Amino acid sequence: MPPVSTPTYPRKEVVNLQRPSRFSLGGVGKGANAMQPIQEERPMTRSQSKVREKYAPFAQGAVSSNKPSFSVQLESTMKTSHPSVSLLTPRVKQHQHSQENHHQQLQQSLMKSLRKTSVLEQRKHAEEYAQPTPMEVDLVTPRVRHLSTTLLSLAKQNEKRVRNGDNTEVARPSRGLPFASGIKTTGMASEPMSMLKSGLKTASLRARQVHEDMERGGGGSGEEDGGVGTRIMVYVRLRPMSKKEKESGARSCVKIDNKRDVYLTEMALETDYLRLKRLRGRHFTFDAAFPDNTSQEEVYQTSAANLVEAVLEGRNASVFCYGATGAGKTHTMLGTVQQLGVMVLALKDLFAKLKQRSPEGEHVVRLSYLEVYNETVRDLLSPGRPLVLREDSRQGITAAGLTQYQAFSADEVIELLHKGNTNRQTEPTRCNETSSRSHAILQVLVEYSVPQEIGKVLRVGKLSLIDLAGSERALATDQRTLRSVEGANINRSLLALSSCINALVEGKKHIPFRNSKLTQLLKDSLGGACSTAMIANVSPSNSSFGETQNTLHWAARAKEIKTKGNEANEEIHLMPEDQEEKSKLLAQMQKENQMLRLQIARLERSFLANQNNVSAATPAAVGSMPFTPAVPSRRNSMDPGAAATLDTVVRREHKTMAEKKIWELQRTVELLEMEAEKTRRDGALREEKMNASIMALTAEHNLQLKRKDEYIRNLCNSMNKVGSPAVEKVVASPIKCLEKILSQRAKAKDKAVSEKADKAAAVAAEKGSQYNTPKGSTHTGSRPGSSVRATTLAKADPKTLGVTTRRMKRIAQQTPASPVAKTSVLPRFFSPSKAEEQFASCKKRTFWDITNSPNSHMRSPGLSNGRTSLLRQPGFARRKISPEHDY
Ligand SMILES: Nc1ncnc2c1ncn2[C@@H]1O[C@H](COP(=O)(O)OP(=O)(O)OP(=O)(O)O)[C@@H](O)[C@H]1O
Repeated sequence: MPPVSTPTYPRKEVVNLQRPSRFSLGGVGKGANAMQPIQEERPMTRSQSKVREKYAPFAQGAVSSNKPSFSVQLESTMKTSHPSVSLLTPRVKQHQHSQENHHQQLQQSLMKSLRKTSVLEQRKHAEEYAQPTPMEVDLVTPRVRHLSTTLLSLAKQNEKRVRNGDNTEVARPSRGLPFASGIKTTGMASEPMSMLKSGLKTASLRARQVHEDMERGGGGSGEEDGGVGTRIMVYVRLRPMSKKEKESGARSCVKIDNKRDVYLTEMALETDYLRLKRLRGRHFTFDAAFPDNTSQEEVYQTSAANLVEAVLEGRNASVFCYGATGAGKTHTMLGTVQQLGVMVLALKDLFAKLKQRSPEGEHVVRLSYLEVYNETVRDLLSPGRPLVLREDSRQGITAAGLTQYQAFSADEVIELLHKGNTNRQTEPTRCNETSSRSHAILQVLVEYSVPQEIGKVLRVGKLSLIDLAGSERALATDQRTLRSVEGANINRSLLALSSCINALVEGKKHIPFRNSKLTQLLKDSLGGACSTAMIANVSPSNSSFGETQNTLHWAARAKEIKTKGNEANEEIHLMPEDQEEKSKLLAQMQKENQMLRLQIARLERSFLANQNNVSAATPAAVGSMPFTPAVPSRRNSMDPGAAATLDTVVRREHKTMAEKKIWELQRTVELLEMEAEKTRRDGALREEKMNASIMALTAEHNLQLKRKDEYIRNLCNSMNKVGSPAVEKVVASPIKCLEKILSQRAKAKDKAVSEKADKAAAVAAEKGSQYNTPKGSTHTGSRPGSSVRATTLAKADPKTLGVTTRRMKRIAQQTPASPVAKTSVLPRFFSPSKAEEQFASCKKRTFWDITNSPNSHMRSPGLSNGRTSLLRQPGFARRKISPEHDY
């Protein structure tokens, strides 16, 4: 087996006018075009040299096949197209062997000749040059090809104009931005740009096709290109045996051979080759395998350095570590202060290379760091609420609200990384003292411009560095704790990752990326336009045999995953050639600017007119909103082409507005849902609390009822024994109340009576009449008996109270047999209000009623002094009185 050498990348120039999405995970520049010829100043890869060998005869002009070489084709075409081209032919020949000059000459001659040729000739030229031969792919710069394709589209347009009777022609004054001279510019300000774009698109499609053809033919595959290709590069790293493992008598079960073969044996010895041979079934081959003594630097250089290079070329790249818990993933990705990991080394390298490529500092590096913990996405640089993942066609998967920090140096990045790691969920488990309980993803977005001869090239690349949490057995960690919940979530997400790997390898149509947050975030790294490296970490210990086998199995599977062509995200800002052209271009640009301003103003007016409709529309309604053309009066006066362009622009703007509105509405709905969920949760919590307090109160109430019952029972029992001190005590208190009330009322009544009597006396004195007491005489004021009775009641307290007490005792003696009386009668008996009520009902019968009643003979001998006894009142007097009673 040949040793693995660090692969090299061809430098590729690609034109892409569509700015890539900046914040997606590896999903930058979907659909970006690519022309990937191989430049000569760089060392060729094996695939390139194969192509070169294949087409060498053509390159040298030797006629080994019927097809002429590209240069011969070009020359002959030029000769036939215009006589002036022949003057250039010697120059082309002269620089035939110097590739760089050759390309320049080709381009210049092509431009000059096309400038002077007729429309039909232009078309002929362009058509010829837009058909690249395999040789062209190798030798012609993308600029020549893109210009030829652009010219083809220009020629087609001119032809159309001529057919339509329009005599204006598309001129091509410089090698820079093509523009239309003499074309009516009303409403056509964006035409040059759109023409250029359409040209580039065609070129891009063609280039992509050629690139794919090359790949199919075996040249330029990811494997041979050193990782910036179409399949995931998989590396395996074996960690040293830990002290704990050594102490427990564990033995190594992994053997690495040839720096890429991994043998898994249950009890392998270093020298046990026979056994190794027998266990060929457990032999895996990877892009590289690192034995336990491999340094961090070596791991980085082999696995990730190429990807940093790719990012600087404007591509997307990602590196992720995979393996069981404690296998060394975090050590590989983060490392320690003495042994910096891949993340840190990559960032250092990135800044160093960026400084070389963009010495003027025209670069921006943005950084974000997130984790997936228990199926929630969190921002590690500014922790807060969980983030929501969103997917759109332009940006791919994004975490809404993720903070992006701009970093200016590697040290700053390392500081941010450190800050993020302090916020990361790390807990000790039985397997690992510093076990990561979450998947962490560091995204670095690089944007920089490089001055080149044709203008400035803006490149945007993205690097995702992922440290996955390790899969683990429930028994290996802690059971029935938070750790086990975390472990279950980690395993679930890794299982989802395995299903995605399976589906990708089997080429299924549906890949279940949505099964977990992790796979959603890794979508572009696994199946998108991204160069990806996977580092599978394994433990050497035979106690982890199962986990190691599992890891190696999935790593071997991942090797088969094909990713989409990862094209560079580049934008070329072309520069004019000389002063005259510059001023022309400037004038043109200013004109264009003015037109665009007018257009914007018009569009703004039309948007304002439609705004009400848009804002009132629901998402569904917005989607189906009818298109209202903007300012029809102006459009009517326009050239039909310009009107169409304007219509397209307005339509696009409408669509964008509608999409924005839909997005906003979706966000509002999401927020409302979240709010509703929160309220629901709060409500449930409150209800729970209320239920708990109700239960407590009910228990308390029941307890009190029990006590009360007990008390009543006791009291009723004790009341059976009349005269006991307890009964006396219970009886005394309501009586005291009664006594108080009675005395107060009597006082009040006496006062009123005496006042009335005084008044009557005064009146009588005045009249000089006599007051007669006999029957039929006139009474003034109240009845004299009432005041006497009240006074008697108040004064004869001891006696009255004695009677009441005795009566109560008697009632109590009669009641205890009844179960009702046992529990609830007592309070009613002794209620002062009841006694008062009784008293009130007594009052209803007057003194005269009593004395004139049929029972009036039952006058107590003790009350012969004219005072009325209470016994005369109903309820008392009607009872038959036995002689032993003292009343
Ligand atoms: N290549 C290595 N050289 C020296 N020590 C290593 C190496 N790889 C791992 N270790 C040590 O092994 C232990 C476990 O490693 P690490 O924390 O990186 O595992 P992990 O795979 O990230 O685990 P988890 O998934 O639980 O986070 C650490 O103490 C680490 O220092």
